[in-house]
This record gives sequence, C-alpha cells and structure tokens, in this order.
Amino acid sequence: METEPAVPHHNAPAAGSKLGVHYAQCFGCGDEQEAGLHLQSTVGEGRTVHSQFTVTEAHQGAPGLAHGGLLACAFDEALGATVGNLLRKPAVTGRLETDFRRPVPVGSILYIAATLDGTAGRKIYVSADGRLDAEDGPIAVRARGLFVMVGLEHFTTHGDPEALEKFREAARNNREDWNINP
Ligand SMILES: CCCCCCCCCC(=O)SCCNC(=O)CCNC(=O)[C@H](O)C(C)(C)COP(=O)(O)OP(=O)(O)OC[C@H]1O[C@@H](n2cnc3c(N)ncnc32)[C@H](O)[C@@H]1OP(=O)(O)O
Repeated sequence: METEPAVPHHNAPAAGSKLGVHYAQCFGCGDEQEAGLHLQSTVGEGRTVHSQFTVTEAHQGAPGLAHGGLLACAFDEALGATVGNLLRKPAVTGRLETDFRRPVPVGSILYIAATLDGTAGRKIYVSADGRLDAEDGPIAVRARGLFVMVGLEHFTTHGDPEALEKFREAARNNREDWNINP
C-alpha cells in the first residue's frame, strides 16, 4: 500500500494551541500521576506538535540519568498526541523505534518536535527528535512510530470502560468537537 501525505483533520487545533491532558491518569501527560512525565504539548506549523518535559529523580535509570524506557514513553506520548490531535482519530502505537544519541541528565528539559509523516490505510507514520534544554539544543533521542487506527471498541473491549468515560470527559472539556470515532 502506498504511503500518502498525512492531512490534518479540518477541526485539528490551530498552530499555537496548547494541548490539554487527554487522560488524568496517563503516565505521559496526566496531572494525577505524581511521578509521571507531565508532558506539555503545543501544535506547531504544518503537521507538527512540540512537546516538552522536565526529567526528574523519579525518571532515573542510572544515577542522575533518565531511564531509556522512560524516554521511549515520552516519545510514545508525544507521537500519540501528534497523531490524536492532528488526525482526530483513535489510534494506538503498533511500533516504536528509538535511537538514544546522548545521555539525558536529571534536571534537563527534553524538547520533542514530532511530525506526521504519512498514512497508508489504517497505518500512520510519525517521527520526532528530542533535543536537550532548548528547541535548537543537541539531539539526544530520535524516534519513529507506527500508529494503527482503531475503533472505539479497542478501548471498551480491552480497557476499563469507566476510565474510558473519564477520557471522553477530558476530551469534551478540551475540545467539544473531538471526534472519537474513526
Ligand atoms: C489525544 C490522544 C493522545 C493519546 C496519546 C497516547 C500515547 C500512548 C499511545 C499508546 O501507548 S497505545 C498503547 C500501546 N499499544 C498497544 O497496546 C497496541 C497493541 N496492539 C494492538 O492492539 C494491535 O496489534 C493493533 C491494533 C496495533 C493492530 O491490530 P489489528 O488487528 O487492528 O490490525 P493488523 O494486525 O491487521 O494491522 C493493521 C496494519 O498495521 C500493520 N502493523 C500492525 N502492527 C505492526 C507493527 N508492530 N509493525 C509493523 N506493522 C504493523 C499490519 O501489518 C497491517 O498492515 P497492512 O494494512 O499493510 O496489512
């Protein structure tokens, strides 16, 4: 199947829009996860979303350094926020590839710039660079993701329906026109 350019949904938030928490219990962005990443995202120009988070002591692998799996989590969240908010269709991570290029110390801020690269049927290709301490800082991590569009039954069948209602409530509060159905 040929890959096509990803076209943002006509109701996708405009460049400059800050994206809210999509689910309070989400480890990536939730405000009810004390040790979570508290990733904050803003829509950029074109098909991009800019996210950032501060690496804390709760995020360590080696002493004083971020855990690689946790950095992968940050990219999963940043790429997922890009897919979800720009395409406004439910999708889940099918594949996530990460290149760790530099250590990421506790106290640093990781700036993640993600771009929708294309779609092919239900598949969505997205990639991101994570830079240290500034939007133009040195690249510490790069990631590529494949997300797969799913129906709402993915979450009702495999997840917690009550939690899903919380998710939908948060989505309604963030943007009333969120279209959760693919
Ligand atoms: C505003 C919202 C913000 C949200 C942010 C959230 C960020 C966090 C996102 C996540 O972490 S989601 C949780 C982690 N992911 C999962 O739990 C997904 C678990 N996997 C599944 O449920 C299924 O495997 C999946 C839905 C991904 C695919 O199963 P399906 O049966 O629906 O589809 P299928 O297996 O036929 O695959 C569809 C296409 O994707 C391709 N595909 C699926 N998984 C792949 C893979 N891993 N690598 C390469 N290709 C893959 C597959 O080959 C196929 O390609 P073709 O259409 O060309 O044939």
